[in-house]
Amino acid sequence: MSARPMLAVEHLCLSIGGARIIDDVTFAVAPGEMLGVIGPNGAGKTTLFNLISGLLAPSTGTVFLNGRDVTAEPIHKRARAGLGRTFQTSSLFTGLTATENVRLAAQAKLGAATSVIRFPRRTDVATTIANDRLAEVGLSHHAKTIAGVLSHGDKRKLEIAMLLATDPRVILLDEPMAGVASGDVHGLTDVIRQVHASGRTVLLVEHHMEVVLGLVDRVAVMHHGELLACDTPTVVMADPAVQAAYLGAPL
Ligand SMILES: Nc1ncnc2c1ncn2[C@@H]1O[C@H](COP(=O)(O)OP(=O)(O)OP(=O)(O)O)[C@@H](O)[C@H]1O
Repeated sequence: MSARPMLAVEHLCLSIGGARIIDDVTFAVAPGEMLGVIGPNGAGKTTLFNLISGLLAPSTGTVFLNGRDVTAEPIHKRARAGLGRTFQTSSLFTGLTATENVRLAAQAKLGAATSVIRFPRRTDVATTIANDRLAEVGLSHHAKTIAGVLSHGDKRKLEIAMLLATDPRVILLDEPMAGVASGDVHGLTDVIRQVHASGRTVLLVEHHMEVVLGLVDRVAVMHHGELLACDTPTVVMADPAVQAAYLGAPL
């Protein structure tokens, strides 16, 4: 990797009650790269995201963001430094409109009072950001729709719009296709592709193998807390150890 990595983890370990949940994981992600993170259930993918985002502290090892050691920094400091993530479970305000949800995220980033009570002027910076981000994920037509009634696919797009409103440089997407109807997978995949194409660095945990392999530059394969492989989809798919991790099933 020639350029300085945008994100790197070195010898990351997490032990809980004697169990090694994350076991000496090292990899780096280049600026603008999209890295898929795959692995069987319980492999440690979400835990890895929790360590990178600061939700969990590693037992040992280091997390670097754009060359800076952020291992000891809390979530909000890493977020301020440009790290953003979505979760497997929805983080929307289901009683608010799509615009209001994204405005709150934008306001949080801008440091403004997070109030949706006041009526925003058209020139309101947060509203402008909200409109732009909704357009970016293809949800402008749902701007005034209450988030709770959106389809799962559109809820995921809205979560991504909220994330983009905080202007992250590195984005961790944790199973964005979870619960999304098969008819919505294609549209959501396009949104993620667009987010990446705009130059952002993306880490994608996803079980939907077709989606991962069709999107990412490289794939990291987790198994029992270890990093089994980290390479291009073609190389990883041909790796016997990866095949074995999936119980011999073709990927
Ligand atoms: N706080 C915790 N205490 C004990 N064990 C935990 C804790 N958090 C995670 N684990 C265990 O660590 C392992 C990895 O969990 P993790 O959720 O990171 O896996 P995953 O690869 O994201 O799985 P999935 O694909 O099912 O979401 C699992 O065996 C899980 O039970």
